[in-house]
Amino acid sequence: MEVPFFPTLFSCIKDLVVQQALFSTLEDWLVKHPKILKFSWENGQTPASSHRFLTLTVLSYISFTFVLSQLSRPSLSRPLLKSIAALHNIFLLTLSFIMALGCLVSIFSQVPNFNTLVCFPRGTSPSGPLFFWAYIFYLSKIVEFMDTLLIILSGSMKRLSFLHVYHHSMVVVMCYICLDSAQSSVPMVLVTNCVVHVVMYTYYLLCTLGMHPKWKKMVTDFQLVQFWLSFLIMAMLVFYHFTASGCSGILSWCFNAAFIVSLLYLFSDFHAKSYSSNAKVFKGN
Ligand SMILES: CC(C)(COP(=O)(O)OP(=O)(O)OC[C@H]1O[C@@H](n2cnc3c(N)ncnc32)[C@H](O)[C@@H]1OP(=O)(O)O)[C@@H](O)C(=O)NCCC(=O)NCCSC(=O)CC(=O)O
Repeated sequence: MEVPFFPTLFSCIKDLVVQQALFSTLEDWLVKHPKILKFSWENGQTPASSHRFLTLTVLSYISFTFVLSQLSRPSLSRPLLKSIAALHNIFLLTLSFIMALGCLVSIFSQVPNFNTLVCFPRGTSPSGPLFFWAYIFYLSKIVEFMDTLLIILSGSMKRLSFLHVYHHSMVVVMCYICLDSAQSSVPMVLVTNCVVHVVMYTYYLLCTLGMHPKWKKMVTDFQLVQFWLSFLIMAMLVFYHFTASGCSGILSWCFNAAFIVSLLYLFSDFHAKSYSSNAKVFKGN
């Protein structure tokens, strides 16, 4: 049984994309490179793949964040802090772009149809190009811890919110679980999040350069759309799971679904507090 519309749309886009001359060049670089093609996530063998690594990383992040936020901060000069932030933002926006492109090219090169994209067959192993990009995505979430350090060093402690620390710590856990269970929704969630992060890190970069873009609200709107889209993808996964012969990683689906719902709640709250007319009146006073 199929969800109408999406499979046809996927085939049309795929047919169009693979005909482009640029596609085979990108495929050679981002899919067929031996390191990418032969990638395999092996728990405890692949760097950063053990449960112990995950636990220590997340606990260290939370502890350091708590301790550093309580200590008197080292006084970094503002230009130095801005330079570090600019480099960090350029790095993450470039990496997010490459990950989105790598994963999209892998989808069109390796995934035969929409059903498989949303629902990997049961027993799929986390190997090959799609999981290579999921692995880089997981590592990039650890690099994103630097956002927290930048907030602490800048001394704007009100930005060190529950939303920020919760998001940064749990997203690493989510990526780990997705890799370890070869979760079906990985490619689409990855592409969506990387596209949003290209926009978000461009916003942060412009802030660092002293331009505070007027489109901040659009970035938050875009993030909210992303969570609704992720929710739709998760719903399709369940649909295919129960109407076909089952999807890979269905157990870890519960964790992802709960995490996405919590982010929807927290970001809607952030949106209401930052952009509602009451918030504007409050800021204006
Ligand atoms: C528009 C947002 C992206 C960011 O909202 P904020 O209120 O944090 O933004 P802001 O306008 O205060 O940010 C501008 C300030 O950030 C500084 N800044 C620059 N680079 C930064 C970086 N990489 N991380 C954190 N802060 C940074 C700038 O120098 C500037 O400081 P100055 O003003 O001093 O010049 C929003 O939608 C949002 O996500 N809010 C939640 C808070 C959060 O932590 N979000 C990021 C991770 S969540 C995420 O990533 C979700 C997802 O997956 O999509």
